[in-house]
Amino acid sequence: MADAVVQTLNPDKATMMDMTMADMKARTSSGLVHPVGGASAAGASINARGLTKVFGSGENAFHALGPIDLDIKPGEFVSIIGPSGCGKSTTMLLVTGLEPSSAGTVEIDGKPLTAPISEIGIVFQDHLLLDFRTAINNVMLQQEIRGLDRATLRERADALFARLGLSGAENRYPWQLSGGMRQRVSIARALVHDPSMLLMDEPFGALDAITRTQIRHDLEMLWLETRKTVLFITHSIEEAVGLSDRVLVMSKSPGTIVEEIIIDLPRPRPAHLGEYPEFSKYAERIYRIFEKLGVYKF
Ligand SMILES: Nc1ncnc2c1ncn2[C@@H]1O[C@H](COP(=O)(O)OP(=O)(O)OP(=O)(O)O)[C@@H](O)[C@H]1O
Repeated sequence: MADAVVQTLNPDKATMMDMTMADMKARTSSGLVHPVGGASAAGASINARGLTKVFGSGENAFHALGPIDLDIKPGEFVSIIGPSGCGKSTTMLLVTGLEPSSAGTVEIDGKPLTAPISEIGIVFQDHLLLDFRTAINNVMLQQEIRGLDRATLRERADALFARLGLSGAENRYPWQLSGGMRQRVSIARALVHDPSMLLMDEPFGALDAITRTQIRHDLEMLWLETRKTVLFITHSIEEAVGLSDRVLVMSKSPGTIVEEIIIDLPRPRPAHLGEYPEFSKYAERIYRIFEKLGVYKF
């Protein structure tokens, strides 16, 4: 029943939620005001070699991505930034096994990826919440789909709502929430089942600048607490530098990784990243790469 509901939402993207996973691990209080982690699942490692995607075949073949190599450590926050159409979303689909690669290999926690992985949470630019379910029931969809313990998931959902500033909004419908609140609900839905990886595809792309800055900070704080492995796709240099341990810069289509930038800035990072002189240096470096690649023509 729940599966059918999700499938009507968006056949491609809903498939990513439509997965089963092992029971959540027992957890204890982390001692934080609104603990969401406890003894939660650790972040997974992601290793890819020669990952390539060609859509179609013969005369209609379109080389969309790669080859690329990726080495993401457990608990690392890595962003991929690149021009529109270079293959960022495709990369995300390939490393989760939701889209088969044309060549190359992916290992999650050292194990070859042979089928879509279930221990993930995904947040898209479009919140993909079901309009006829309340905020809390959108999050609890994970419990229904995955057949997890209801009381445990509800406890986790409540903790996530508190951490994400959503307390009091549990029984509101998506259309009664602001855009920022809807994305916060999407983040809660992506984390409530305690996945080892959080994949975010332009999650704040449709939000205003003020909301983006706040939600960036809230995500960073949540990540510092839970240490999930995060693969974050963005067009925003500020967001990539503001959130990441490492930024991978992609070329124009077919995308390859042309540069890796380690972001050595203290955390948590401030609202105004310009406080750090190093921020401008990182940002300038990315602008220069895009200029060199012909992405920007000023
Ligand atoms: N199912 C598909 N069939 C054919 N081509 C596809 C398919 N999915 C994506 N593509 C093409 O592959 C290329 C990479 O797409 P992808 O969505 O990964 O890019 P992106 O970098 O995420 O773009 P954007 O930043 O605009 O979201 C694009 O040219 C796109 O049109």
